[in-house]
Formats: sequence, structure tokens, C-alpha cells
Amino acid sequence: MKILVADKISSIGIEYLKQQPGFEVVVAWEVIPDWKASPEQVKQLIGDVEGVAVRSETRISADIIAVAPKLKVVGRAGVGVDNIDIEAATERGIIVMNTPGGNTIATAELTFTHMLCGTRPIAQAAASMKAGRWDRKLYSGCELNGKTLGVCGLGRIGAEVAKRAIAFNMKVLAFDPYLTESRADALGIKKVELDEVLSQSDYITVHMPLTADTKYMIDESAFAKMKDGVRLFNVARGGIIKESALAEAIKSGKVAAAGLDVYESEPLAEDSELRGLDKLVLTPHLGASTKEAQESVGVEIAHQIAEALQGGMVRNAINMPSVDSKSLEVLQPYLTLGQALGSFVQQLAPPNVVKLRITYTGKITSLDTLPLDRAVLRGFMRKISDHVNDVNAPKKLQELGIELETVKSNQEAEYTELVEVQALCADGKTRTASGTLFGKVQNPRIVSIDGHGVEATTSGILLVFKNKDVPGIVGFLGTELGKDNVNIASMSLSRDRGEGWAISVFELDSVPSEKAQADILKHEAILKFRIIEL
Ligand SMILES: NC(=O)C1=CN([C@@H]2O[C@H](COP(=O)(O)OP(=O)(O)OC[C@H]3O[C@@H](n4cnc5c(N)ncnc54)[C@H](O)[C@@H]3O)[C@@H](O)[C@H]2O)C=CC1
Ligand SMILES: O=C(O)C(=O)COP(=O)(O)O
Repeated sequence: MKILVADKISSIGIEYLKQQPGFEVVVAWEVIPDWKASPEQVKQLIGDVEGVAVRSETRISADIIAVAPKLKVVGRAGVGVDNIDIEAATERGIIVMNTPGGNTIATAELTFTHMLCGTRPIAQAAASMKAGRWDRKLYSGCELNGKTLGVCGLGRIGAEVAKRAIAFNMKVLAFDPYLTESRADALGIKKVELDEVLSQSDYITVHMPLTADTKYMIDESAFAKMKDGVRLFNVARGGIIKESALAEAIKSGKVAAAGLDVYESEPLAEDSELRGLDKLVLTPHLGASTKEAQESVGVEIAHQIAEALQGGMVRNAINMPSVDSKSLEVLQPYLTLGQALGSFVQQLAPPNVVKLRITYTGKITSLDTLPLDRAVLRGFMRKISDHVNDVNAPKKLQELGIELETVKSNQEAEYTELVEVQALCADGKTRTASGTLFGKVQNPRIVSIDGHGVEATTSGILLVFKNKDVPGIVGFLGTELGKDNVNIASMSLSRDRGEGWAISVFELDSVPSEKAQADILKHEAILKFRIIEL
């Protein structure tokens, strides 16, 4: 398996990948000496690669994905994945993973450094000293003590910045729609709306991803709401603060000081007007550039990529549910059951399914069932679409126009836990299969088909049929299958005395020939049957 290291990650991480049996590691800058991670260069190396490790420089666009037919994993040694086309990767079933947390402290500390530089003009004073001057009057500053800091985006980095601000005796306001009051209380900060952050803060710092909601969140109209002499910082993503509006606000004197680490377009253009603004301190996307952070994220991503490609655990995936090893052990039999039920129902139902409903009942409802949903979908799509995996299964289902509904039910059931998969068809009919885990070994079994109790395996070949409840059916089938040299491994019969018919499942060792299937259907008591391959 070929792994491409496209951006400079920790050498310990690269070594780890090289040590993995069966891995061939291509270190981009060793192969192409003037490596700039341009699309042309990336295309030269990515053609036969199964895993790629990147930071923020290499763009994994839809075009790149299109020329990387073997690509299975994109590992981002860091947080932001805006350089990766997640939609295109998901469509292709490529796992995109990052390493949240590894560079939190480094980035929080750089933010604080920027805040301090915006408080005491260290960068400007240092430059003047280097230029041979001694300008004591020019470079006086102010104090953080007693000031109000507004934090937009109170996630990992925002929270660390807030803690440091509190240590400097600042009051902290936070705007983050996803922040709970209890977390705000625990951090000793006040959760407010964006307008309050804008109007009440002496310092404003942003720590969110760049999304449609956050793009230009700080634009001309936001600056108009701010105090005169406000100080602004962006160590998150270029474009959250609109650069042209910031430049105007600095020039007009509205903004007393500002610091940027990230830009709308990177690298920042040589002739960008931002470079000429004295009150603005610029750093070239250095948030995560500490020895500690790079070692942490580089080693972590190497481990994650290796594990995912070696068929182990998938951690920190952006486009599929992640499961840790302990949970995976618990979930494994359920995943087998879920995939089997999904596949079973798809093969049982006609092709006009419009909705898939997964219902969890009993003990299982206490687990994180998201990975199970994916297993059901993967099973359902198995015979419909090529290359379906946990990454792209929901997208593929959506493309087929099939809606997904998942329900956690607290209703009494015959089993202590039950997974039910129901296909709702365009004509209003439904086809349903349920399953549970049997015994201490947690053996997955199908226990009901369309509401009729059966007991069937979750692997192999099943003959499912509906018949009139008359004598001789089992003998007839035994004879017909025997003539076709098909062995019956087990059978489960379920009859409905009231209606006079039965649903039965035979587990077979091989698929009966078309002739044998036609002969079986000739029996007037066999109403319909399906061969289901699990
Ligand atoms: N300059 C650099 O080198 C680095 C930059 N970053 C960037 O810093 C940012 C934050 O990273 P983390 O704290 O690790 O992420 P995180 O996911 O822990 O925090 C992001 C926070 O933003 C909030 N948020 C999302 N949408 C929002 C909205 N519309 N309005 C307000 N809040 C919103 C979320 O609720 C979350 O609490 C990311 O953009 C990341 O890419 C991260 C590391 C290094
Ligand atoms: O982790 C992030 O989001 C970053 O922006 C860090 O970027 P980098 O890995 O230093 O290119």
C-alpha cells in the first residue's frame, strides 16, 4: 500500500508509517525537490496512492480525487479540513480524518501572543530597534487587565483562550450557538449573542471553522457595532473577518490593533494591502507550528491512517461515525446483525423502496447507534451500488431517493433488544426484518420476517418462502432441492393458523439452479419465494 506524505508532518509520524509492514511511503519533497504541493505536482504522485497525509497546504480537490482511484484515506494532521473536498471524498467512499485537540494549546497560545502584541506593540517596537532606533514614546500600550474579551466560537481553542484571558483578569463573553449554559458557567464566562460580543468587547477573537454561516461574520456592519478602539484577532480561518472591512476599520481608527494568522487566500499576496498596515500584526499561518503540536498531530495522523488502512479502527473521521476500540468490541456483533438485516430487507423488498426505517428497541438503545445505522445502510446498498462503505452509504441512499428514519423505541418487545429494519415501498406496502443477539456469545440472528417469528442465520444463502399451510411442503422442497444437489443446512417455519399460510426460511449450502427454482414455484401451495444471499 502506498502512502503519500504531501505536507511536512513530524518525522516520527513518517517513520511510523515506514515501519508498517506492506506500506510504501512516498515523501513528496524527497521525490520532487521543489515541492510546492501544486495540483500538478500532487497529480504526479497520487495516482496509485491509498492514503495521503496533509496539513493545510495540499489541496485534495475533486480533481485530485478523480485521478486517485485507489485513495481510501485522507489524513489531516491538524483540525481544519477546508483544503479537502469532503463531498467528493464522501461520494467516493474515501475516509477523511483529522486530529482534533493535538494543536489546541499551540493555537490558543499563538492567539494569546497576538492579543498581547495588540496590547503592547512588541512587533513594531522590535522592528524599530532592529532598524537602529530608540522610540520610547511611540510604543506605549495598554493592559489586558479588566478588559472584556469576546470569543466567537467557544470550542477547544476558544475555551483555552478564554481560560488564559480569565487568568489575565479579563471578563469573557462568548458567542457560540452550540455552547451550553452549563459549560459557559463551568468556564466562568458569559454566553451572549453575537451583537453583544460586538458591542461590549474591547478585544474580539474568532475560533470557528469557515462555513457559510461564519464567512464574513465580521464585515462592515459588524465593525459598525463595535466600540471605538476595539482590538481584533483571527487565528482560525481567513474570511471569518472580512479583510477589506478590517483594513478600512484600521485605517479609519475604529480598530486600535489587530492580529491575523490566517488569510482569505494563502499564501498572502506579496502586495496585499494588509502588509502595509502598521497596527496589524501578521503571522504566516503559524497557529499549529510548535514542536509539541506538530509531534502530536503528526504521530497521531500516522497512527490513524495506518489503522484505517490495516482494517482496524477508524478514529476522528469527518465523514463517518468514529468508534473507539472498546466500543467497537461491544458493537461488532450488532454491526454484523445490522448489515445482514439491511441486505435481507433490500433483497426481500421490491425495487420501489422510498423509505428505510431502522428501529432500535431495548438494551441497544443505550449505545451510540450511528455506526449501526451505517452498517444497515451498507447492507441495504450492498447489491445495489458498487463501492459502498460506511463513508458514502447515506449519500448513496439519498441519491436513490430513499429517505432514512431511525427510531429508538422504549416499547416492550419479545427480546431484550431488537433491531428492526423496515422498507416502506411507493405503493404503501412494507417489508420488515428484525434481529437480535443470542446467548453469551452474542450470536446475531434474524428473528422475524414481516412480523412472523423465524430463526435464521445472518450469513449464507437463505430460501425465504410463503406457502399455504398444508402438509407435504417441507418434503416437496427437500426432494426438489435434493434433485438439484442443494443441501439444506437448517429450516425455520412460522405459520399463521388464522390465515392458513406460513413464512419459512431454509438455510441452503448453495443457490438452487433456475430450473429448480421454477419447479418449486410450480407447486400450487408455494405462493412466492426469494433467494437471499447474505
Ligand atoms: N491558525 C492555525 O494554525 C490553526 C487554526 N485552527 C482553526 O481554529 C478553528 C477552531 O478550532 P477548534 O477550536 O479546534 O475547533 P472546535 O470544533 O473545537 O471549535 C469550533 C467552535 O466553533 C463553533 N461554531 C461553529 N459554527 C459557529 C457559528 N456559526 N457561530 C459561532 N460559533 C460557531 C462550534 O460550536 C465550536 O464550539 C478552526 O477553524 C481550525 O481550523 C486550528 C488549529 C490551528
Ligand atoms: O489545524 C489547523 O486547522 C491548522 O490550520 C493548522 O494548519 P497547519 O497544519 O499548520 O498547516
